[in-house]
Amino acid sequence: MTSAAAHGLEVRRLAAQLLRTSVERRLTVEDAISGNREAQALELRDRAFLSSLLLTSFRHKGEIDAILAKLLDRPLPRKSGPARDILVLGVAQLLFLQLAPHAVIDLAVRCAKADRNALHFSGLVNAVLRKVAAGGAGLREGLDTPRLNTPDWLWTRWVKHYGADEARAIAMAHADRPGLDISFAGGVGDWRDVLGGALLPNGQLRLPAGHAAVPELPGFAEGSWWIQDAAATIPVRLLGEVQGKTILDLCAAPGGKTLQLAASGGEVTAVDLSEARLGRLRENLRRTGLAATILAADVLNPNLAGEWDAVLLDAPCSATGTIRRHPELPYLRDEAQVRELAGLQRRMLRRAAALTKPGGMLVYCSCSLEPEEGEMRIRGFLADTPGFEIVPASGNWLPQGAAKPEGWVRTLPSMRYGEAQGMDGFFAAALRRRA
Ligand SMILES: C[S@@+](CC[C@H](N)C(=O)[O-])C[C@H]1O[C@@H](n2cnc3c(N)ncnc32)[C@H](O)[C@@H]1O
Repeated sequence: MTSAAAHGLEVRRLAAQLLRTSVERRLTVEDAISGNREAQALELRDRAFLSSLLLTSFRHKGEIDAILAKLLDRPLPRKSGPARDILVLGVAQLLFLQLAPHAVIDLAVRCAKADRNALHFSGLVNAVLRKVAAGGAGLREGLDTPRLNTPDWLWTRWVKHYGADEARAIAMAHADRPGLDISFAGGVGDWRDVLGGALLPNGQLRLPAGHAAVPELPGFAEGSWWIQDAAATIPVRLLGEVQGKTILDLCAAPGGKTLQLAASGGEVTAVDLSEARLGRLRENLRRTGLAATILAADVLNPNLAGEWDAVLLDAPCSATGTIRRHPELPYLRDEAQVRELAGLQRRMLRRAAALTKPGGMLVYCSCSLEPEEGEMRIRGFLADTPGFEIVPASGNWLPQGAAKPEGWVRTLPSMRYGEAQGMDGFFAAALRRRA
């Protein structure tokens, strides 16, 4: 075997292993890769390919399962080791990454032969993947792909809360790899000439999917910009003018919103529980030359005291608004987690309110599509907390249809933004504490 083929085999072997680890241990693809020593030892390019194999397999999981069900006489037995994951990865490469069939099938068969349980299924792997290569895109005809690629628990929720048409539009938006949204501390300036991409109504640039690796893009290493989904820029803007004000950024890491606040002239205190994630926030501040005070603390700890002109709470959530970027999430989360997180968000919001000065602003946000983590949170808060009122969101920089009559903002992955299509699903509400 050539050294390129040996590398290719190693990446596929790891992909089959991590596909399973990710679901079994409920780890995002990013965390599964960063927690695996062999994956970390790969060259940057191989690691990027590994990530693409996993993300593509999860993005199209429902339709891949349906295609395999058609081609297999019966489900593979439990003792077939990674054989099924090898097949899933094979279909992903043949139908969605359009890789050369000969190499895909050869490496899949080698991968099966290298495992003592999957070994007995290497002939089956060969036969099934040959059929997939021969059938090509025709195998997808007639499949209801948005429905298949959305697990029941999420489909039912979205139909209930957004209606059948919008649920379908959301699921369709998840089929595409998202672009890269870039924020600039001092405005976009000449960066469009350098980076290309589309100018968004909020002054960001959006590069299409398939751009170069982020560290290799001009201006990244020098700290001229940072990455932030267009929807994620909304909560800070809802705080209004922050120049010279004291801002408490709760649940701040890795710091997209901290950078945005610091770049707008706020005196920011950034709080997060996770030292590891705060390390990324520190690195982001260092790279961009922006300043914030960093505090490693639990938002729920009563020792965190004081009063700030403005408080931002970007609560931990199910993150179902980010499925375009993290297509594995539907298979790692469940309803019980949504309920548990909603309870945590309720307690955090109460703490955040106590830390807001009379007359000050409080913004609550979450990157979730689930109403328990957004609309219901704020309805409950307003009912329990008489000293706060909602400040209705407005501005022509908001995506069309995102500002709701209740005064809050709801974005969906299916929304257009200026000339661009799609954004993360976010909820954000601005509240004022009465003086
Ligand atoms: C949605 S992420 C924050 C994203 C961040 N605001 C940004 O813009 O980059 C939620 C964060 O909440 C933090 N977190 C979770 N529970 C916490 C707690 N009890 N106290 C403080 N931070 C917490 C997590 O470590 C995570 O970094």
